[in-house]
Amino acid sequence: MTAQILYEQIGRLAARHQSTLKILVLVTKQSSFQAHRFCGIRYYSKMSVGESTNAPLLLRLVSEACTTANTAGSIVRKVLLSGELGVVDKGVNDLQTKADRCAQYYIVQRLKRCFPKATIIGEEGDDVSENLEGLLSPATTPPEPLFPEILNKSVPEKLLSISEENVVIWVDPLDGTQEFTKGLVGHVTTLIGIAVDARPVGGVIHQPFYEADGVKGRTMYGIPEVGHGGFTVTPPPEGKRIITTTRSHSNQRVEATLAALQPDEILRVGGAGHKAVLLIEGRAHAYVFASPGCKKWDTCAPEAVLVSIGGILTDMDGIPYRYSKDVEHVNQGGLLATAPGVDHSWYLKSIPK
Ligand SMILES: Nc1ncnc2c1ncn2[C@@H]1O[C@H](COP(=O)(O)O)[C@@H](O)[C@H]1OP(=O)(O)O
Ligand SMILES: [Mg+2]
Repeated sequence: MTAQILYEQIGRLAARHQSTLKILVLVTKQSSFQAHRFCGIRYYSKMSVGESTNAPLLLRLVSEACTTANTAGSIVRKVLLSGELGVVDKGVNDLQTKADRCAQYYIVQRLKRCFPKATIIGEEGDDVSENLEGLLSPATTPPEPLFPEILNKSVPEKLLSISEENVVIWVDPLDGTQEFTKGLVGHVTTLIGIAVDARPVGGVIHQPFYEADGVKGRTMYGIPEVGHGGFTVTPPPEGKRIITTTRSHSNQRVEATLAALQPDEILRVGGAGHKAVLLIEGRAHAYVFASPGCKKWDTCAPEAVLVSIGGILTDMDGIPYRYSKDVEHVNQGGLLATAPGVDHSWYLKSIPK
């Protein structure tokens, strides 16, 4: 019996016995599956990659983060479709919706189950607890990893000895919330950044509203010194300077800095994840935001993905951010990120002090 048939049988069995709360663990020669209650609803999954393979921890973390972000994206889409956004203002110009809360709850619960000793820090705090009834289904929680090839990558010696206790996972369940509430859904991303010894070692950027060939959502990952996937790197155009920056959090200093850099074009879009995607796809040379505002969960995943393809992300003085569990959440020094092949130091030199 193949793993897929087994999986389908578990689904049918559990659907017929809605009232029973049983844990079924079926072990085949190839895979282990479990049907269990998760966040109050029944769902089925391959036992977490944390348990089921001998691949290095770094690869298991990134693999699980990809699959988790992909499902979180389907939650974000379903909340939007429901029409009930449940918007809450957390501060000045800082919104939270039901989609942020539900996606964070799903991501944190799932990653905690897979990597119980890791520290997980989510934008929406530790108290988020949501009923995910109706937001998850076997179709949105497929049992196989999204990118099976990740688990077979080779990892440099120094990244083989990572222990789970030293891992900090930074979660932004819905980056670009302002834009989400205004219907600019293309600016939205789900970000999962993985840090060890205060530096990003893996990152996942998921775009819930990207659609190609009938498939909803796009997941991109990057593992510095190991590889990347889910996208094709495109260099930005030569002989031009295109800068991307905030759409909804600008101020005088942000504008003065942009003016000093004399760009040919400024792309004002929402979300740190979305702006990182513009760099990855060669649509902008640099992401410049000369102000505090972005937090560690906004930049950890983008930095890992950018570095994995030769890009750079620092504060406005060229100092890399640190992502240890006790670090201040706000990126006080602003944000300067450059696409692969772009001279980061030129921007540092040209930015007025
Ligand atoms: N002043 C601010 N207050 C709250 N969040 C901010 C602020 N500036 C930036 N951010 C966060 O950084 C991301 C990138 O900024 P921007 O879109 O302005 O370029 C935003 O999507 C937002 O994340 P989030 O949407 O997850 O709250
Ligand atoms: Mg954010």
